Amino acid sequence: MPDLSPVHRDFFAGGAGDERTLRANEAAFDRIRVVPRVLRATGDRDLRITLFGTEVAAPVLVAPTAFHRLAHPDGEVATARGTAAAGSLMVVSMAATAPVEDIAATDCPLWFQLYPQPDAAFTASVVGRAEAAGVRALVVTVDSPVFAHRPRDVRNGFLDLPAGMVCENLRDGTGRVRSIAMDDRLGWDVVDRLRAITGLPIVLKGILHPADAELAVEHGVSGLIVSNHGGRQLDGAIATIDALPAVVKAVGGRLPVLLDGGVRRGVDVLVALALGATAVLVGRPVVWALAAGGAAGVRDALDGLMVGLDAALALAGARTPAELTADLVAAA
Ligand SMILES: Cc1cc2nc3c(=O)[nH]c(=O)nc-3n(C[C@H](O)[C@H](O)[C@H](O)COP(=O)(O)O)c2cc1C
Ligand SMILES: CCCCC(=O)C(=O)O
Repeated sequence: MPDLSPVHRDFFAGGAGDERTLRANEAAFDRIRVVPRVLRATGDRDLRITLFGTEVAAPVLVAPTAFHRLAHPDGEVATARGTAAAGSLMVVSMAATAPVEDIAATDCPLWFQLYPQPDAAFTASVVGRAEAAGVRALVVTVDSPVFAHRPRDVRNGFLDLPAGMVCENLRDGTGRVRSIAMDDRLGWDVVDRLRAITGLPIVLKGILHPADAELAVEHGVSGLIVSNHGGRQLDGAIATIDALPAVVKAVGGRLPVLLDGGVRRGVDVLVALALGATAVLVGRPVVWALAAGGAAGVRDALDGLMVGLDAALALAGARTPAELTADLVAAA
């Protein structure tokens, strides 16, 4: 991978604490097997789904990840080009190193990820800017009241972006770049406050407990992402594919439930969908693809997952994501 320093590679790859949850996300997929159906004439397969009015080629989206210019000089703009070429949708991190307007200029469908800031006026200005750029949903990350201990970054002394690289969407009115604050005073009222300042669909990212899924429905959000932040926040948190069934049950079809964490192959997508997810998002695989091959790399990585999902659907006897049901999976 050209230009990816060991320190930055560790930032992308690493997790919190002893990285048990990081490992658990992938390991949990490895404990689930498919029980395929046969002779179901699956020739007319169609992977497309529609989320909040946006059609995507397949239920495989790009998770919000920080600092893409550490992986590639064109950063998030290249990621968006590759995502658009694959027919998918990108969630732009609040910690993006390119302006949301430049990312939107690629015509890639975008959602914007937000860490609500203690300064409500500043939060509103960031949301307004993203909305003006044309993002189609707001993804509010709720699993990060504090920033977790990440031993690799501490060991490497990774604290700051290199000179000339900043979180471009955190400039305030004076052009000064603010740093992202984690806020351990956030409560459910933040959803109501965001609702008051934007008409965008609000998606909560980082739900693991079914009681929180129920509260999210009561607070009128438009969707949920079952996520443990790729094992980067609470080390020891449940693997996402293990958390999914209870969340899906609590939601009871009232909202789309998405999942991220450890999705590495088409059949992982199939398993998540069979257990009730509407779509999945991928984090690190997109970063590695960006580092290795820029926009074309991102396109190829997403295409690879979609081709793998298409083959898995055929081999499991399904034609569409909607046909995937829980009877198609079993414990390994
Ligand atoms: C390098 C990196 C940076 C991330 N930055 C953010 C972020 O800025 N905001 C956020 O909500 N999640 C962030 N995440 C979490 C991802 O959105 C996602 O939950 C996770 O990467 C999914 O797991 P996976 O990497 O196993 O696919 C980040 C993850 C990684 C690996
Ligand atoms: C302040 C940047 C936060 C990025 C992030 O969420 C992560 O590295 O997981």
